[in-house]
Amino acid sequence: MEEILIEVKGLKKGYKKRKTKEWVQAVNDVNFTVKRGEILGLLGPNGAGKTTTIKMICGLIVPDEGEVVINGITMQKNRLKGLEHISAVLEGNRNLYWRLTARENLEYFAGNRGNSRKEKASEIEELLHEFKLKQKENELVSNLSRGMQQKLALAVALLADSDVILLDEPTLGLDIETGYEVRQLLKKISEAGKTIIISTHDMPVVQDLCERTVIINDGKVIADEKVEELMNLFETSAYVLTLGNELTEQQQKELDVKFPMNELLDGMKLTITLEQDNDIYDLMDLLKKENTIIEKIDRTTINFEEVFMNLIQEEKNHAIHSIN
Ligand SMILES: Nc1ncnc2c1ncn2[C@@H]1O[C@H](COP(=O)(O)OP(=O)(O)OP(=O)(O)O)[C@@H](O)[C@H]1O
Repeated sequence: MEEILIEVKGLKKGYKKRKTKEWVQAVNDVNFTVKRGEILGLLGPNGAGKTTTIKMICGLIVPDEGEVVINGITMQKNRLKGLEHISAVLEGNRNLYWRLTARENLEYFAGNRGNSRKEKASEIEELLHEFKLKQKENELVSNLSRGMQQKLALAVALLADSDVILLDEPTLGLDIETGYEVRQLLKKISEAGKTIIISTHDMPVVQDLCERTVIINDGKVIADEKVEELMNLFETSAYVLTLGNELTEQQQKELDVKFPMNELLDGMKLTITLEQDNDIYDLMDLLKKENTIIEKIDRTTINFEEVFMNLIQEEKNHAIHSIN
C-alpha cells in the first residue's frame, strides 16, 4: 500500500485585517493527504488561502484549528522534529542569506543538518553545475537575478535531503526561459522521489509536474483529483458549436446565466462546457428559439487552465445558487 506521508487535517486560520478590522477566514477547514513520492499542485485564485496553508504545513503559522502530520510527527506539537523532514521555498526566497554568496549559502546549509562541508562538497559542485550557478558562485545573493536566486533556493532545499519539499509559487516573476529551466529542474527533483507540494498559478507547471491537484477557493478545498481525471471530466463536456448566424443580445444574456462557462469567438464559434450531458438539449432549445443555425458541433480538447477556470466558475455559481 502506498504510504501517506502528509496529512492535513481540519486546518483553519483567520485574520483580522489591520486597516478595516474585517475578519478574513483565510483557510476554512482544509483537509487532504499526500502520499510518499507524490507531487501535489495546490491551486486557487489570488487570496484563496494557498500560502497560509503552506505556511501552516511547515509550521511557520499556527492554525486556529486542525493539525498537520508529517511522517507521523504532528507539526503543531513537535515542529523541530517535523522540520527534519521538510524543506520549504517560500516567496521572496526567504530561505537564503542575501549577504552570503551563492556558494556560501550552499555550504552553510549543508552544514546546518549535521553534515560536514567535506561530505557535501561534491554534491554542492554538482548542484552549482546542474543549476547553472557555477559562474555566479561567488556573487552575493543580493546581486543575483530573481531567476538565479530562485534556482539557488531550490538547490539549498535539495541539499537538505528532506523527504518533503514545499514550494510556494516557484516560477512567479521569472521570464519564460528561466521559468522553463526551473520547471525542468523541478522535474528532475521529482524524479528523485521527493514528495512535493507546489502552490502555483503557472499551468504549465501543473501539466508538466503534478499528478494530482488540490484546488482551494475561499479557504476551502473545491477539488482534490488526479490531473488526468479532471481533464477527462471536462473534456467530455466541452463542445465547440459553429454557428451560422450571430446570437441576439437576449440569447447571449441567457447563455451567460444558464451556461456561464462559455466563450464566443468571432461571434460564430461558441465554446461551451456543460455541467451535465443533458444540458446539451437546453442549449439547443436556447439557440433554436431565435432560429440560430448550428452548422457543426464538435467535442473540444481542453487545457488545464480551462479546467481550472471552469471549476472556479462552477464554485461561484453554486455559491450564488445557495445564497438565492
Ligand atoms: N498576515 C495576514 N493578515 C491579514 N490577512 C491576511 C494575512 N495573510 C493572509 N491574509 C489574507 O488571507 C487570505 C488568504 O491569503 P493567502 O496569502 O493564503 O492566499 P493565496 O491563495 O496564497 O493568494 P496569492 O495567490 O495571492 O498568494 C487573503 O484574503 C489575504 O489577504
